Amino acid sequence: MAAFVNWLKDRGGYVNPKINLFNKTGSSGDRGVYAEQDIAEGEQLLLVPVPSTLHLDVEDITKPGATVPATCTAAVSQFLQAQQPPFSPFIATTVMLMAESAKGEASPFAPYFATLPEASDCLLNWSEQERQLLAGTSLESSGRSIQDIYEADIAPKLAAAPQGMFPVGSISFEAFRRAADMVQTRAFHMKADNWLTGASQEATDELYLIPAIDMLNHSSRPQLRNTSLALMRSEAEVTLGDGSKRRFKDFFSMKAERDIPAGTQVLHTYGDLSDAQLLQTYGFIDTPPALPGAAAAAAGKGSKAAKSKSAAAAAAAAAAAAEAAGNPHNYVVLPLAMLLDAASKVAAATHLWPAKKAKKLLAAKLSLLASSGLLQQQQPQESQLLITAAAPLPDELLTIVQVLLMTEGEFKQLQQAEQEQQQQQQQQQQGAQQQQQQRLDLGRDLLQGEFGELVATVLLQVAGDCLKRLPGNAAAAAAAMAAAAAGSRPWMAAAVALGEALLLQQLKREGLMLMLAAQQGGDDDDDDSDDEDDEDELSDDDEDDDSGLDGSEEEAAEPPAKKAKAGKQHSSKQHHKAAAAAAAGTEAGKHHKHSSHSKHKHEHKHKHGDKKKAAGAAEKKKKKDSRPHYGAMTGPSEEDVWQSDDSENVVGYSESENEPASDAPAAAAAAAAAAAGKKRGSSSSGKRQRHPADASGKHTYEVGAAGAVREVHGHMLGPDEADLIESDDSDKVGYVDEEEQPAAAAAADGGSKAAGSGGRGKRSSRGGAAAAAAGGSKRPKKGLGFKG
Ligand SMILES: C[S@@+](CC[C@H](N)C(=O)[O-])C[C@H]1O[C@@H](n2cnc3c(N)ncnc32)[C@H](O)[C@@H]1O
Repeated sequence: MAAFVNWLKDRGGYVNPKINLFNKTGSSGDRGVYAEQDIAEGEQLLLVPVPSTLHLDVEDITKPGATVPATCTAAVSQFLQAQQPPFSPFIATTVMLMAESAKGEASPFAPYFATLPEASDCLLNWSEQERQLLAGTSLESSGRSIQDIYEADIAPKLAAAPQGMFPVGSISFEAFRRAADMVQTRAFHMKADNWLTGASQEATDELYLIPAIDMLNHSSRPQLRNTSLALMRSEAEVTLGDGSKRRFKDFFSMKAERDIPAGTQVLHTYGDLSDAQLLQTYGFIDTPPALPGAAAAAAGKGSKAAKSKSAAAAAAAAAAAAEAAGNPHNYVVLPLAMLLDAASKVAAATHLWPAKKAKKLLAAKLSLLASSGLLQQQQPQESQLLITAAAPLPDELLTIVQVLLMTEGEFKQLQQAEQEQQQQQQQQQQGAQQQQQQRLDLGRDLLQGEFGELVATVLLQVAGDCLKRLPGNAAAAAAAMAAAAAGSRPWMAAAVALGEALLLQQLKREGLMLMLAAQQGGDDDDDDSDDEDDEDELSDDDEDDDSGLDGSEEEAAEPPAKKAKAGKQHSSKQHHKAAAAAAAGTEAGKHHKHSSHSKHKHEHKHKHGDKKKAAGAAEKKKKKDSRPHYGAMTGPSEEDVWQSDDSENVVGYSESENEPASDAPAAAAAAAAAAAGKKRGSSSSGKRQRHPADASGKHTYEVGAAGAVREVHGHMLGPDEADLIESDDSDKVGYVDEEEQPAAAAAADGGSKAAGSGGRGKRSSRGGAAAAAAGGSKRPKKGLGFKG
């Protein structure tokens, strides 16, 4: 410890003497940083000069002739630059670390390497047998093992490395895996941005291994986190823990974000990550779902406390209940294919349209859903939807199911309305700098009577199908968790399965509630003759539509079931009526509208209104809680990191998007950024989060003394087979896309780095990057992460 701290000091760093970086007295017995004396809010905890980090600039490894980065020898740099296609930053950093650490005491980083643990529990280190424990969860393995990848793709390249880059005998799978493990569990991701314009460069994540700061553990609980982190590029005077002042330049700065009493763990956040993401990337879970009995007890206590009207008791009970519910960032990936399967079964069973029309109608629906922002643009059928605790039945999912179940006539009306809407929008937005895609949002007004029942049936079917993928139901997962030693790999695997099972049960409950509401709402249908009229309107529509569906098909589209069953016809008609009205923009259809990230989004006259409000409140809270964090890199699919730039296509997530933290430092950062005339990069884009992992990765961090804003990201970085290995080519992975370079590329502030950042273009997609956004066409059905 002392040798390491001295090393850092000698290199111009600072470690507040009130903290112990290597405390082992944490409840888990693992290492953690602890306060040994009281620390005041705002106090400087750590300062690490950038040259003391292990870091590769993306350009340095992709552009032949680029200057050799300070922490990369010429041999390593040239080797990396010679790779075609280039290595991904993950692999490049791993190779650099492998080469540097192999030098042993000869490396200037030797004191840092001495602080690194031997191994973590992240999935890179799980055996095939252990991986089986995750079958059916989002972490199910479906790819090559890390060893296969290494042997086939990495080892041959390392064997061709220039002499002297690796000491003799230092190249092995074990050495590679250990380096990859360290990069996976400890590296920080930063989004490089254009320092002049503030525009975020989506293509340019950079990885940093930051000595000392990488000793901090993560907490999923905002109330336990007590630090903030910033990268300061400009020179700044810093007040140290003892009140003295020193000037620093180009450094990472960690401060106490609140008072930290002696004996408290100093914690940061790696991002708003699900259990699966935490396990995959870091090898731990810190808010496991409580076993069902405990959850019920907590809920019971909560209601009693609420009745007792004691604010403190109620707050404590609410906290206990929240804890029992587990990680609020958990999510389940729902492949659209499963939804299509369930919808087509329901449609066939109820004869919603003749079988011969099914294919064409479906294609038209998928196309509309894609153009309306609900599915990915390319290969919409490969979209994946997210079910989260905050939104177990997201509006987007509900709209998709409704569209899928519309009869041909209904759909045509909608299609027409959509086209008009989009045209209008285009006209309005012409010349506007940033076009906002409007999402179709059908709300819940149509979900009464038979149509509501059909929608509910599809949701129940899908939830059931997803649950069947898990090794057992929630009870089985809970039993497996109870039987395993807390913190062990079987325990963590069971916790992930339980968390996902609980979410699916929530979806199921939503389906049941929808069913009940539909059955109640279906009875108060109104005037038959009106319905008849509307029905007529729908069936005789349109001579010249471009729906892709011809007129004869429309006639045949009249659901035979409706014709046959006069009694049931009622509610279906009501649905037709509302759809038609909405499509035509009439009064009756005014709740059947578009979502445009606007305040009017949730305008539902509906029994679920309160529930939705509650979900909205939860979402707001989530936003508030998601403070700037420094995530050591994380993650499931490397695609998430490099490719999924089309965040619009994520379904089932909120538009909470990248808000600066509500806390004072971030607000100050925002103000300073504004004062410096700089935008907050992608944080201001107004895009939706594409993925909970991304939620973690989109926090703006800091403002340098001169207002240089950069973002620090904690990204999922989960080698997805080929992606783990290499980055294909620049236009797929998103390194440099010369054509798309912003004009103001050669930014000045921050010196060469700023210019470098500014020079990078926006990434383009890999075989459907849009797909990746919605969960990813590349991402296997259930797999989110390293597939080895
Ligand atoms: C960036 S390092 C943090 C420092 C680490 N504890 C050490 O001793 O080197 C990340 C690793 O710390 C551990 N870790 C971080 N937060 C944790 C938590 N809340 N619970 C358990 N382990 C945690 C995991 O092993 C993870 O892979």
